[in-house]
Amino acid sequence: MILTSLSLYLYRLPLDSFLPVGKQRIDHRKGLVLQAKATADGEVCDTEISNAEVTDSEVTEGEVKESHVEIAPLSGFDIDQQPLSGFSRESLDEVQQALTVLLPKLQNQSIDCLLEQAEASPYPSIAFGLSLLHAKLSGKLDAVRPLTTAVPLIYQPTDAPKAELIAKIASLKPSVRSVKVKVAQTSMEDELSLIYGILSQRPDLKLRLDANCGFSLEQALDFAACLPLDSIEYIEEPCQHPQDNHTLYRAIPLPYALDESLNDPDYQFVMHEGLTALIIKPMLLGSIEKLQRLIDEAHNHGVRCILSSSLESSLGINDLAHLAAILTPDEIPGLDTLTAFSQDLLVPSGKLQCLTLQCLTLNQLERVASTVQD
Ligand SMILES: O=C(O)CCC(=O)c1ccccc1C(=O)O
Ligand SMILES: [Mg+2]
Repeated sequence: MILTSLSLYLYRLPLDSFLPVGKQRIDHRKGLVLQAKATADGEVCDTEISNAEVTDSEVTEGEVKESHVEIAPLSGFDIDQQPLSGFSRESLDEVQQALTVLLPKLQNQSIDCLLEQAEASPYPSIAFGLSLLHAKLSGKLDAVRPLTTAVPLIYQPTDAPKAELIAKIASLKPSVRSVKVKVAQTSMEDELSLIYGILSQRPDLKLRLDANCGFSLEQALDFAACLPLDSIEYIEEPCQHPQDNHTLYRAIPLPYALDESLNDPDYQFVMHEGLTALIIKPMLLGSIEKLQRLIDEAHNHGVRCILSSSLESSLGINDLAHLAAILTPDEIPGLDTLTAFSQDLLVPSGKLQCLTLQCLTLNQLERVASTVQD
């Protein structure tokens, strides 16, 4: 297949309530939508075609396949104008500039160039986006049906009363098996009472706790000692210093998962006692091929892999749900982050408004048009 058109759009979506990014909070999300059109043989393209080989049989001659992907590094500023730290290292501006240079070079090339450029990019968000675009244009995501079950995300936004959290638990469908609860955010007393409160309402639930590296070893030991261990699936990143996770596990057999640790560009999988899961956020890690290698390595050591949201819009979350069905078919991904979004983007998820490309700012080959919503 040959790429006949590539366009880049900028979105900015206000959030109805704050979303947690570790200990920080955001009130809007910004990112890019990359739109690509490809044909089986490039015949409908009005410029000269390079001699790239056409190997794909999914699209018949002359037919145009159009796909969209979200590229949204998790960087920028929180509600207090502090830079988000610990997630994407690249800024949205850097990504936008790199793509503005790259996209004209991909014009009239085989879609396989997307994979080469994905591997070559220093930015994980671009690597993921280009490899996802390749997968979508090749029809690989069409073949799967994602799970409809979710792992609801429970957190105490600074502005929401406890009664709202209790109502959220009460409204969970009986089919929900696990919930994810943010900890190391407020006081240990409050968080333990939230955990026991959830379990008193729904004793059958398993909890995935997430401390976002928020505890010192001493705090983690104190907290873990008070937990109902039989009801805890794992705790994500319990300790400020990841090397303390092993000490914690030896003292109290609470399985743990790694999340932020994987964002280190030098992260290499190493098996440790107590390590039970990797939380895989594709937008922060890179190409699908890289994700697949990490998942294979973890699975070889009996470690679970849970695909998770980097707070993408409905477009990105829908693709992650499909990708999870392919890469981690036995796990329920952590994608319950759309509730706070005021609008959907290209893919409806049930919101009143679903933005189309026409609502966004176009940035194509230095050309800027249209107006931005907000
Ligand atoms: O993992 C999930 O279930 C939802 C996603 C999530 O919690 C998250 C999203 C963006 C940044 C950090 C985190 C986190 O795991 O703390
Ligand atoms: Mg986490």
